Amino acid sequence: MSAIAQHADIPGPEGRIPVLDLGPYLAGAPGAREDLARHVARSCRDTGFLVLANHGVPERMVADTFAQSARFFDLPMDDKLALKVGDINIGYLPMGAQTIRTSTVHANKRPNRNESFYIVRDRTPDDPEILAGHPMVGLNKWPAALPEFRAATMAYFATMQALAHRLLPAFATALDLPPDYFDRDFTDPTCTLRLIRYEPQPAVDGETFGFAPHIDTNFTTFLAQSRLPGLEVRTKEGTWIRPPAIPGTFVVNTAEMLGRYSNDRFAPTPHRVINQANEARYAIPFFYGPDNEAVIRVVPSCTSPDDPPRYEPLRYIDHRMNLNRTNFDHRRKDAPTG
Ligand SMILES: O=C(O)CCC(=O)C(=O)O
Ligand SMILES: [Fe+2]
Repeated sequence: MSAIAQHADIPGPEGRIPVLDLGPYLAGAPGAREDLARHVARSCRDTGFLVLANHGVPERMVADTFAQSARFFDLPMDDKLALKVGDINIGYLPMGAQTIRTSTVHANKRPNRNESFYIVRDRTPDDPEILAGHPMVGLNKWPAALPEFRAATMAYFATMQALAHRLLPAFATALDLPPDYFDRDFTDPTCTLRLIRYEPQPAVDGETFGFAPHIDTNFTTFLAQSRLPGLEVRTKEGTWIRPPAIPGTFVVNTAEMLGRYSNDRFAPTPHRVINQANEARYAIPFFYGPDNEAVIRVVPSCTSPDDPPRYEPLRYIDHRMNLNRTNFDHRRKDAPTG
């Protein structure tokens, strides 16, 4: 396998974010995992972003999810507010309800200029964790006015979960670990599909963002290419670049838990969104994370007497519960101070 040649129209340093052909890996070709892992390791040590081509996700599924998302956000505000998020992020998050307070690269104070809809694993009311009142598990909220919304988004969710799982051995190999190393922490992975609509923001003032600079807090994130540009990635030198915008590919980025497992070898990269177009921009990020009960520990290949673990073991659910309070304005009354 080799990196696909860089698309001619892409701004930013040539080839900085590689475009990788997943075909041979998914087909189980000899040596393909090691080959993919080498490319993954290189870009995870650099920008933490890569672009995947030939990933096997049907184009139709991506298109349907974008289409249902647009229809959802076009619903009357009362219909959307009827599905408003509660104690956890499931359902509709109105414009202005999320303010990133966790960034180390930007002292942000303003709310993100987007509205969102969160979808999680589709459980039934008799699910054992629902019955047990698990604090971070809940039922999806579905828009009654859109009969195809649930099937389309859940088909996409299942396909993306399978793809994220298929890539675990490539990330393990990239960290010099046995290919099945991460499997035990992803038996019941914590996944979220977030539909996002960004309002147009033709004037850039350096303070207002569709999505302020942040890192993702899960393990890996999969972004189907949005039709409009807007996503920017911060390089180690502090410049902002755009990932190759090749239709039909996925932008994948590493997130905080992969950073912790790898003792910062694959540290998560700040990114932001500014929608300078004159129309709404849509994104459908799929967030893949470990089991709630997984304890994230620095992996053996990423620590040595000279490089001790920088992180204590962390139960993923504890991390999620803490975050759930920090960036969402309606829950901050209970937020820890300091
Ligand atoms: O809209 C995008 O392209 C990226 C969204 C994002 O970074 C996020 O939801 O964490
Ligand atoms: Fe993000």
